[in-house]
Amino acid sequence: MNTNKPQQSTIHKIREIKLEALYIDRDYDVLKEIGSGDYGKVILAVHRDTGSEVALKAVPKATTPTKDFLMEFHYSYFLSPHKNILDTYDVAFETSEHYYFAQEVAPFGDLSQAVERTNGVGLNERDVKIVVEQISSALEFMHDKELVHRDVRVKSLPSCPPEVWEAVLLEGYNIEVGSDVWQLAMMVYVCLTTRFPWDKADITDPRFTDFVQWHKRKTTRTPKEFRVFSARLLRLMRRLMELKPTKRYPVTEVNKYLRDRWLVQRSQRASSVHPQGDLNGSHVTRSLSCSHLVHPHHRSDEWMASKSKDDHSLYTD
Ligand SMILES: Nc1ncnc2c1ncn2[C@@H]1O[C@H](COP(=O)(O)OP(=O)(O)OP(=O)(O)O)[C@@H](O)[C@H]1O
Repeated sequence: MNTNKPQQSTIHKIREIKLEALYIDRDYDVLKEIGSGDYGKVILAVHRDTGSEVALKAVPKATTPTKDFLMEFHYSYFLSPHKNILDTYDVAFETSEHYYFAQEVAPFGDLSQAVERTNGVGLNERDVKIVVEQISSALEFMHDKELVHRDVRVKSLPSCPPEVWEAVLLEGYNIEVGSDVWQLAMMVYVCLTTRFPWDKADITDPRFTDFVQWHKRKTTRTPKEFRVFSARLLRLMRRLMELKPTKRYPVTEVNKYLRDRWLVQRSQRASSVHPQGDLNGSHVTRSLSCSHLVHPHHRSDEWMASKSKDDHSLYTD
């Protein structure tokens, strides 16, 4: 039975909600700010009536159109049933300055903090595989619903795929699933090494050019930055980091490699995903935030431009 169609039409129908006006201090005990992003901040708070601890996502009204806030809330809420995506509760309101919605608290923070705790060593391979499996499953769930995350990253560093850097030059870019796939590969890279392989995925960056030469099989020399990886992980990287976004494998490709060794040398790394020691799946499981998901038919921000970039690709097969 094909249940896809009704579900998809429901998920893309943004709910129209009349936001309740609140004085936040009346209903919540605000504990502390636990994060901030480009668009707003995240507050740890306890709902007085229920005693529940929540993460309140706050965006300033002055810079956020109501429809953008409602769209983010809507998609976060409708993606919540996936076990690897943080629950967004059916709670949204406004104060005089901000729009808010409430989300489950991720108690151990985000992946970048886990990577930072390794002090430059990198996460242990087993943990990276658990995280990657969880994230690829969540991304598959989104991609099936014609949604792209667009911001799968460990740090706010340049994990963008080459078509984005080209787009900056040519001012045209079509957000695609392939962008998430590239970023997933970069996430694996950063988790294992704590750094990026290049400054910019662009032909002006010699380290990226080395990668392109290797990827196009113009040289058999593995790029220096990738030599710590096993042949199997290199094969996976090749597939996820196809230069043409449309040729990239689906995110689920990672599942075929989870039983392989990823690092050339056996990892001596301690688990850092879970600060108390070994990884406890359930905590990381629910750490994918959906704050940057974008429906291809709702392209509203400046990062997205009107026309497809594929036609202008600098890369040939
Ligand atoms: N539900 C949550 N539980 C615990 N911490 C959270 C939660 N949501 C977000 N955070 C923390 O707040 C930070 C900012 O989150 P937010 O979703 O606003 O933006 P972002 O996607 O990380 O960044 P940006 O908006 O700049 O791209 C996160 O990096 C994380 O550390």
